[in-house]
Amino acid sequence: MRLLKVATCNLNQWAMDFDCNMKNIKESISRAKEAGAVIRLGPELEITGYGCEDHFLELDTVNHAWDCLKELLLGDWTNGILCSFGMPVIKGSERYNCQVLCLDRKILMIRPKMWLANDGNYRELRWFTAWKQKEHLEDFLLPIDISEALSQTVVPFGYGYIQFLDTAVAAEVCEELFSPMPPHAELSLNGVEVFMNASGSHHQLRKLDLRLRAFIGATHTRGGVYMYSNHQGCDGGRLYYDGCSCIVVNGDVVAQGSQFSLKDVEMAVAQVDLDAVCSIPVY
Ligand SMILES: NC(=O)CC[C@H](N)C(=O)O
Repeated sequence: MRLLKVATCNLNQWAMDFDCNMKNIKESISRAKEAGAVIRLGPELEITGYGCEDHFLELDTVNHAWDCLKELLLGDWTNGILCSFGMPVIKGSERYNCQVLCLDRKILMIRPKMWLANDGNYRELRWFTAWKQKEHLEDFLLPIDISEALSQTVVPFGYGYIQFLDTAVAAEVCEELFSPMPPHAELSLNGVEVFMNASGSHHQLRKLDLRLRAFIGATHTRGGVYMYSNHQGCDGGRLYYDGCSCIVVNGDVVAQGSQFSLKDVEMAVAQVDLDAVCSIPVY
């Protein structure tokens, strides 16, 4: 049996409140570690808060996010646990909405969002560029102070997955799951068994049902562990994010956080058997 313990969370982040957001992020990592998890997933743009709106256009917002990431990487937070942190990253002259995957005080890869949310209440195209170069990973040169502090200069940037000795893990950023060509389909054919979806999804009547159907659909035929993390509560804007972070294995929901809690940090943890993923019967 290949047993893996994974942790995801609902975080009550606030736009531009870096101190509060860091406190919640650290608490979620501590609790994931206490539970024995080796993967910790947080929500989309968790370091800055999801609803920073035009503050995303200010360089300072992105620089502060790097300072926070540096603090997390210089401490022992990422020791022995793969962490996905949500933050904006500027590459060239474009700003991307990213999941930054870190382990053992190093950045393993930066995964920019490929399908941005731009309908209903979402206006991500105003602040971010969608990553379209699917064919290859590019080198991303870390900002000088980060690179000096971490003794790491270059990070793979783009669409891909991380191959560990016993399994492969990939990010799928929120809206991508609901796109006409969700990356998880192709990734699972490449052997990815664990998907980490960092999300910023506000409450809307019956939307939870749509989400659950998407997680179940993503894993019930090919097999897979689908981790979903969401914000919970308000964040300074006009939306209420309704949590419900969860873990789905081969089409079954095995852990789920609450929808309307007032807690700042809520964890959903599960021990999963990866052998059950690769041996799912083909119908
Ligand atoms: N942040 C997003 O990508 C939002 C995606 C999707 N529309 C949702 O509400 O869940």
